[in-house]
Amino acid sequence: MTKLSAQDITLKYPLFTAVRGQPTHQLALDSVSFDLAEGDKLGVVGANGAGKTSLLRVLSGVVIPDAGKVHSVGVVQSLMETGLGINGDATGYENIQLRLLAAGYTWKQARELSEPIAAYSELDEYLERPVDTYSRGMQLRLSFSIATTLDADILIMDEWIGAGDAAFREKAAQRMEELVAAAGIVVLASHNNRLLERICNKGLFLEKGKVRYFGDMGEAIRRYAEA
Ligand SMILES: Nc1ncnc2c1ncn2[C@@H]1O[C@H](COP(=O)(O)OP(=O)(O)OP(=O)(O)O)[C@@H](O)[C@H]1O
Repeated sequence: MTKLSAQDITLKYPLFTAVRGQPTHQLALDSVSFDLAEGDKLGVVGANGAGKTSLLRVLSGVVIPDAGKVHSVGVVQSLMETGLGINGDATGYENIQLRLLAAGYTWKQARELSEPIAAYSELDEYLERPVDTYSRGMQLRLSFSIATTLDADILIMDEWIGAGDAAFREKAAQRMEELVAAAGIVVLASHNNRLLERICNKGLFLEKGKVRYFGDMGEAIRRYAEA
C-alpha cells in the first residue's frame, strides 16, 4: 500500500551575505504536514518563492529538512530539475547506464534497457558526447527519457517538461499521462490550474513556506486565487 506523509517539515537555506541586522537564513518551509494515501494526486500551488520546489526536493530525499520527517512506502521517483542525477562529464549513453545501475539494475539489464531509452530521447549522435555539451532542451530530453523508464509508486514532479521543443513536448505529455495513471501517488507543483484540476484530487496551498490549505484541489486553487 503506497503512502506518503510529511510531518512538520521545516527547511531553512543559509544566506552567505553577512550584512549586520539582516537574517542569515531564508525559511523555505515552516512546519509543513500532510498525509497522502494510495490513489492521491496532490497539486501544490503558491506564489513564486512559496516553497513548492523546496517541498518537492525534501519529498524526493535530495534535501534533508532541518526539522520534521518524510515517511514514504513505495519507490519514489522525481521528475524535476534536469541536472538531478546527471553527470556532466559522462556521455548521454553513460548517464543512462549509470542511472540504471544506481536504480539497482544489473549491468546486463542496464545495457538492454538503455537501448529503448536512448532511442526515445532521439539524441542520436549526441549520446556519444558529454552531457555538458548539450543544450538545456537536450539535457531535459535525456533526463526525461531516463526518469520515465524507471518504475515509480510515488511520482514527484514539477513542470519542467515544458522546456522541451514542440515535438518532444507532445510525446512527453503523453508519457506523463501514462505515468501519472500508473503511479500510486503523485505530487505535482505547477502554476497551470487547468493541468492541476485535470490530474489532482488533493491540493496544497503554500504561502511563505506555510500550509494555508490542504484538501480539495479546486478549493486550494480558489483560496490561492483569493489570496
Ligand atoms: N539555494 C537557496 N538559497 C537560499 N534561498 C533559497 C534557495 N532556494 C530557494 N530559496 C528560497 O526559499 C524560498 C522558497 O523557494 P522555492 O524555490 O521553494 O519556491 P517555489 O514556490 O518553488 O517558487 P517558484 O514558483 O518561483 O518556483 C524562497 O524564499 C527562495 O528565495
